[in-house]
Amino acid sequence: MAKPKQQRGASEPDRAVAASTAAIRADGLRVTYADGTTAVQNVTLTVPRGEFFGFLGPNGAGKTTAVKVLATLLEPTEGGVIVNSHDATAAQTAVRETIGYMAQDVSVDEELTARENVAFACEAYGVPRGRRAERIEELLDLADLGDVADTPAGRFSGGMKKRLDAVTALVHDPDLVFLDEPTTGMDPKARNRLWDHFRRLNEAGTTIFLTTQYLEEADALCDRVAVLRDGRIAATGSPAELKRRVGGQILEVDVDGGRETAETAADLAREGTRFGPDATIETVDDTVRVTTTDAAERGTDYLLALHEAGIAVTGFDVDEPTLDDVFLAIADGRTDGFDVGDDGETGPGTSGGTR
Ligand SMILES: Nc1ncnc2c1ncn2[C@@H]1O[C@H](COP(=O)(O)OP(=O)(O)OP(=O)(O)O)[C@@H](O)[C@H]1O
Repeated sequence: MAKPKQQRGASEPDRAVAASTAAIRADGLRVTYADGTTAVQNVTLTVPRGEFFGFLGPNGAGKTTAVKVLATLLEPTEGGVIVNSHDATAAQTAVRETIGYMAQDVSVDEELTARENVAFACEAYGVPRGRRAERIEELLDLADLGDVADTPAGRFSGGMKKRLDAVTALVHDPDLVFLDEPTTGMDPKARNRLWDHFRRLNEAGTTIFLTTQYLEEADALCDRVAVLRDGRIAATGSPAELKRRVGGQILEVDVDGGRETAETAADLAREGTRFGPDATIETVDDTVRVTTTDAAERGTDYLLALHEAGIAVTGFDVDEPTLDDVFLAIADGRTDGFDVGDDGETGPGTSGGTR
């Protein structure tokens, strides 16, 4: 059965509940390495239990550093982290019992079969002997590796090794799993299978904290994302919210009659309040391009107006912005509309209003 998902647009009492059941609460994290490099600064975030959360950012943005702190593998220079109600610095063992961690580099033993790899992880994580056999079969099934359970992992494709690696992080049935760039370097088919695998995990109730540099991946999987830039959270929200904030829809209308007719059609688009004061209207060859928040809704009237003016429309299309556009906006420093609270907080209870 699908787990209940975190509700969007939560009311204040809902937010209080979400905060008390948070899987992760990080407050004012800073990490400065011994050589003086500050990799993470002022990172404050809340991830409710059950959420599929994405941590996006280009190479070197600080994703791995932050995730290591959240997974108790690195102590922050400043700030605190509560994971599954335990303090990540004072109660590392208690935190580790409730989390799984899949590092960027695959850590399966190639000499061992898939089944032996999972069995080894069961021993390492202290899964009770009586439970092991059943757990191993469950996880091999989840990874879609049941048929090759007795094949040495060294003979697997990269995608199969990643799936095996992912389930070895799950032997102790953790509530929360950290996946650090799990699909880097994979072909689309292998990546899609791994995505299915992560979706199944999340639907079974596991909170997932995924770092990725693939916008498409975050878009396909995540309930909510935070975008990291130079160690700081630059934007946060659901992929749909971030795309909406970056600048609306793009309506493209192709007209018959070349550039001159397109200019006349563009003038018609600029008339009165047809597309509102914030619309950008331009022509490219015989195409009129209108960018505004509700271009699709207002476009119908515009097509009628063109028809009445005797301009023949040969085609039209409405494009939504992509997470790529969000990334570009952030890279350009255009983050005003992204609603990150003053303290950098990201989470369902944020006063910055990410929902
Ligand atoms: N052990 C270290 N000592 C000094 N600097 C480090 C160390 N590890 C990482 N850094 C630096 O910290 C910054 C953030 O690195 P980090 O690996 O956290 O980023 P990332 O977003 O995970 O990048 P990638 O996508 O390439 O894995 C980079 O400038 C990196 O060079």
